[in-house]
Amino acid sequence: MDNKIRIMIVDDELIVRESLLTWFEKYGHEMDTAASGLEALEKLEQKPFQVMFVDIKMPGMDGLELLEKVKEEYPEIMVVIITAYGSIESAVKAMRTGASDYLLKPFKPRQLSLVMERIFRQQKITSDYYYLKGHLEQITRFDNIIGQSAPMKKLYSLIPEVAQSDSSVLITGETGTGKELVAKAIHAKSPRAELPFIAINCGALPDTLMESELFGHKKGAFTGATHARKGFLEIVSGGTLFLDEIGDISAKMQIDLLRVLEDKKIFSVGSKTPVAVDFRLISATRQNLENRIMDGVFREDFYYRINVIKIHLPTLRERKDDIELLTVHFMEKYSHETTKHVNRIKPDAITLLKSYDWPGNVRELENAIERAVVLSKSRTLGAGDFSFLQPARAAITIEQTLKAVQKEHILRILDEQDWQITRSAEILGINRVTLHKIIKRDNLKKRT
Ligand SMILES: Nc1ncnc2c1ncn2[C@@H]1O[C@H](COP(=O)(O)OP(=O)(O)OP(=O)(O)O)[C@@H](O)[C@H]1O
Repeated sequence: MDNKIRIMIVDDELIVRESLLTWFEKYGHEMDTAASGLEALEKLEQKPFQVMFVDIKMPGMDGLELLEKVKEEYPEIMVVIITAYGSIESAVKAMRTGASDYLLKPFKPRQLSLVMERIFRQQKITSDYYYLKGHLEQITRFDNIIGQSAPMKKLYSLIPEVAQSDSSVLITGETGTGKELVAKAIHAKSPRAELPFIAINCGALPDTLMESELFGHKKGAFTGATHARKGFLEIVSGGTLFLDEIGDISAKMQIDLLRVLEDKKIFSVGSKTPVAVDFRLISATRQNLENRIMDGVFREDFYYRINVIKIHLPTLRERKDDIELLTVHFMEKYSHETTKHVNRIKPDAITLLKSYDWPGNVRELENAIERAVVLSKSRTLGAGDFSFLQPARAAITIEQTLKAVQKEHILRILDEQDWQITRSAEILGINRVTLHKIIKRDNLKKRT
């Protein structure tokens, strides 16, 4: 018996609990005991067990009832029923309910060894099953991208193809839909995989900083440039450059980058000597760049350069079938990180998660699961663990006036953008001043 496992003994008789405990501890197993069915269920909520020895005759909840509950909530736990000679019918009943084996009282160490040998054999079969299931799960994911809905399957077949070409890629989709994840997957499958992947968030950098970050600068090029610095366009040397929020870059930066894409060389700030550069460009945006071209804030020629291949990522609302798969994935991830073993979810919680409209998409779902796992007092998440989610926004009905729909839409964008006026105005295609006026006129307030 080399395998060390976690075993719980459930028996109302102290002597049985202690004798089994002593016997198992000799083999180094991690043990726990419970004197009643209720105590056993409480302990199961706290940590996982692989095997339980359960006495049939106990006051209150008897062993059969406990067995039924365990099999319903924790089907993977192997339960060995302990029963007295003469009550063989209950042993048969227990086996039908899903017990793995039974032990007749009074038992000898030899019988216990035999039971454990059988348990380990069954466990091997189960772990082979999970290994195969893991293989199957590989089919429902691509690298770290999870999902088996139709648009995701299409994406999985597209990524390797796109990865083989060297054309510029534009990934569009709402915030949190996985644009960066997809960019990384394309890089990882491309011939440039061994070279750097550098991600820059264009929305977070002011223009001058962005220029020196991308192009680098000579010593003394500007106040504070105490030494020369290479830009990311040079550092990426042969790899992939990911420009996130490309819709946010200035007109000047669009011209500069367009020139780089055409000439494949750069001049660092303050330098007159060109440096050859080689990189593959992947950009991403939440915005509608065609609208921004029409508004005259995005260059059409630059747009065609960055948009040779376009990949649009669906919102989570459009692939609700993936919510359960993603939820289980994030529960495993955060259970592992927090070592809390919160690895079950009740159907009412799944229903709730599917009814929510996820304006922040997968990122919001991931954060919600992390929060629920961290705060959970038990191993099972229920609908109550997600009470912090706002109720799904009401769907538009035909009775609503255009004004009401407009108000709801503006509020929604504001909430999604955390009331950042500039960003929200850009998404809405109006200027900041107009948005301020509407907020004041309609008395719009942050929804919590
Ligand atoms: N299909 C997916 N499977 C697993 N995790 C995902 C998936 N999509 C997104 N995520 C996770 O959600 C988070 C947000 O993803 P990512 O940063 O790629 O989104 P994004 O579209 O680039 O967001 P933004 O537009 O706000 O920059 C990350 O933690 C990512 O791992």
